[in-house]
Amino acid sequence: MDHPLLTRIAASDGALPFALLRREGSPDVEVLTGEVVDVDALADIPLDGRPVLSAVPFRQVRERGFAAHDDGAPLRCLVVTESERMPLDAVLELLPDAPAHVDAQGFDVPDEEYAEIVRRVIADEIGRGEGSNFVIKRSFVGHTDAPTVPALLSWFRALLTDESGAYWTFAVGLDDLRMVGATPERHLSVQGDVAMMNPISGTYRHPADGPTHAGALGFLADVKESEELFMVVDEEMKMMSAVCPEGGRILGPYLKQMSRLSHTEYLLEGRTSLDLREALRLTMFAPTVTGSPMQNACAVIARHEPKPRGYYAGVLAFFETSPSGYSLDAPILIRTAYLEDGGRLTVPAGATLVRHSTPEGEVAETHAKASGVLAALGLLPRQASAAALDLNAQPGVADALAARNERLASFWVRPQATDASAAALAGRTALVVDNEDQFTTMLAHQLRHLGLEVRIAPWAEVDSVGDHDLVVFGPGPGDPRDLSDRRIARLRALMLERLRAGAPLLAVCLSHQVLAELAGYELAPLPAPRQGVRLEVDVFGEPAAIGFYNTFGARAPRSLSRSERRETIRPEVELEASVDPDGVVTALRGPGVASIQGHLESVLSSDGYATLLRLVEHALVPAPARV
Ligand SMILES: C=C(O[C@@H]1C=C(C(=O)O)C=C[C@H]1O)C(=O)O
Ligand SMILES: NC(=O)CC[C@H](N)C(=O)O
Repeated sequence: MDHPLLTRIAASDGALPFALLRREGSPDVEVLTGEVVDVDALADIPLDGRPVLSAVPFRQVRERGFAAHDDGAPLRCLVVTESERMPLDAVLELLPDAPAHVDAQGFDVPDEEYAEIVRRVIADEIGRGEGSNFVIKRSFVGHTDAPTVPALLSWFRALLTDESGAYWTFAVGLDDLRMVGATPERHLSVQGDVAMMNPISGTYRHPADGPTHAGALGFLADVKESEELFMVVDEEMKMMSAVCPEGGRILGPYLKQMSRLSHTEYLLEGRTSLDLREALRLTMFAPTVTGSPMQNACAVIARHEPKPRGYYAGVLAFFETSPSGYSLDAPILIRTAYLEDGGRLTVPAGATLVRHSTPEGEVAETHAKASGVLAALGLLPRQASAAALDLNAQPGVADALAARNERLASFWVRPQATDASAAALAGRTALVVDNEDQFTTMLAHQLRHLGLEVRIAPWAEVDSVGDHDLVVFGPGPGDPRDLSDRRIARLRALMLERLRAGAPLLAVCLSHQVLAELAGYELAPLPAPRQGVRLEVDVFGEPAAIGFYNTFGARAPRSLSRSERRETIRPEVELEASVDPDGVVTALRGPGVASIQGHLESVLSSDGYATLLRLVEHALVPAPARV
C-alpha cells in the first residue's frame, strides 16, 4: 500500500500545511492537510462541515477577560481537505531515522533565576492570598540548521518510539507555526454530549536508571504532590460546573507513567450541550498549566514570567466531523518543541508552585518535564521506554491511589441524582456574587441541588443586592483588609446593605473574612497559608471536614469576655463564632447570616454539602430589619 499524502508532505519543503497525530490507544497515525486560516476568536473557527485542527495560543485567554502578554501568536486553523490514516509501523519506516542535529543553548531563565521566581511567587503571591497554585514556565533554547520538515519529522519519529503515556504525539507545520510534541494531557474532549477534562498534577521524576517501586510509593504518599492534584481538580471542577448544567463527576485517580516521569491524574466527566467553541472558551486554560484561581493566575503569570507564552499552555483543538455533527478533542500544549524561522528552537516547561514548594525541587521539575522532548531532539541520551518497570503493576500502587478518594466529597464522586433534601428549599432564589474565583460555579451547582434557583453575577455588575431570598458572597483572591481594592470595598458595601436590611446572606472565605472584619474581628495573615488544605473543624458543635484556600484569617478576640466582646462588635452585626484551636474564626452566624472560612463546595470537603445545607437553612430564617 502506498501513502502518497505523508510522502508528499515529507517532500514539500513546508509548502504543504500538515498535522500528524498519534492519539492514545490508536494503532494509527492520522495525516492531515488542508487550508490554513487565521481567526481572531474561538467563535470564528470555521465549522462549516469540514474537520478543523486549531492551534490556540495562550493569549486567547483574553477572550475570557483575563490577562496575558500579547505576543501576537495567531489562532491558526487547518481546515482539513485531505486526510489519511497510516499504521504506526508504516509511518516509522517512512520517517527519517535519526533526530536532526540541534545545538543546545540552555534555559532562557537560568536555574538560579527560576529558583528566585519560585521564592517570590510563594512569598508575594501565595503568601498574600492571591491563590493556591501557580505555574511558571521557562524555555529551553536550541538551534538547528537542518531543513525544517525533515527535522520535524525526525523528532516526531523519536517521540513515537521513545515516549510513553502520551495523550497525543504530534507534528504540526502550519506556515511559520511548527511544533512537535508528546503531551500527556487532554484539556477538554466532547463526544456527543459527554465532556471530559483530565487534570494531571503531581510529578514523580524517575531516577536516571528508571523508576522504582519504592520511589512510586513515596511519590504517592507525598502530601504536597497529592494536594497539588486536588487543587487542580477543584479548579477544573469549577470549569465543568460552568460548562455542564449537571456539574461534573470525578473518575480515578490514575498513575500515568511516561518515559522519564510519572504523573497522577483524574478524569472529570459531565454532559454539555454548549457550542464546542464556547465550551472551549469557558475552559481556557487548564489550571495545571496556569494555576488557581485561574483569573488571578493569569495576572500572576504576567507579573512573573519574563517572556510571553506563545502556544505554551494553549491547546490543539481538533473539531472532527461525524454524521451526528462535530466532536472535539483538545490536548494541552506542553512537552512540545517550537521551531521558528531561522532555526531557533524552544521547549517551554513549567512547574506548579504551591505553598510548600522548594526552589530546587521546582527547578528539577522543569528539567524533568523538558527532558522527554529534549531527548527526542537528541539533546539527552535516548532510552528505551519498554525496559522500564510497570509502576501500575506494582503492589500497593492501586491501593495508594484508591486511598486518595476516601477523603473526597462524595457529592462530586457519585452520579448526581436530584437530592431528596432539595424539597425544603425549593423555589427560593439565590444570587451568588462572584469575586473573581469561579468556585461560585460549584457553589451554585450545589445550591441548585438544594432546590434553589440560582444566578451568578460578577461583583462589578452588582450594585445592589435587594430582592433575592438569599445572597451568597463568594470567595476570592487578595487581601481582605485592602479597602483600596475596589472589589473588597464593593463587597463590604454590599454586605452592609444586606445586613442592615436583615436579609439572608451566606459569606464564603474572602467574604467571610470581610464579614468578620465588620463584626469587629481582626484580620491577619495566618502563620502559614492554608491554601489547598483539608481540615476537620468544628462548625457550631458539629465536626466537619472541609477544604481551605486561605492565607488570611479572622482572629477571635479570645482574651475578651463575652460582654467586652459584644462592645467591640458593630451594632449591625452581632454574631456567634466557631473558632479553631489556633484561634482562627471558622464560621460565624447570627439572625439571617452565616459564614464559613472553608470552601464547602470544594472536592476536598467531604462534609461540605451537608454543612452548606445547615448554613443555608440557618441564614434563610430572616432577621428583623435594622434600619
Ligand atoms: C506545566 C507542565 O505540566 C503540568 C504540571 C504538572 C505538575 O506540576 O505536576 C504535571 C503535568 C502537567 O499538568 C509542563 O509540562 O510544562
Ligand atoms: N479563597 C478565598 O476566598 C481566599 C481569601 C483570601 N484571599 C485569603 O487568601 O485568605
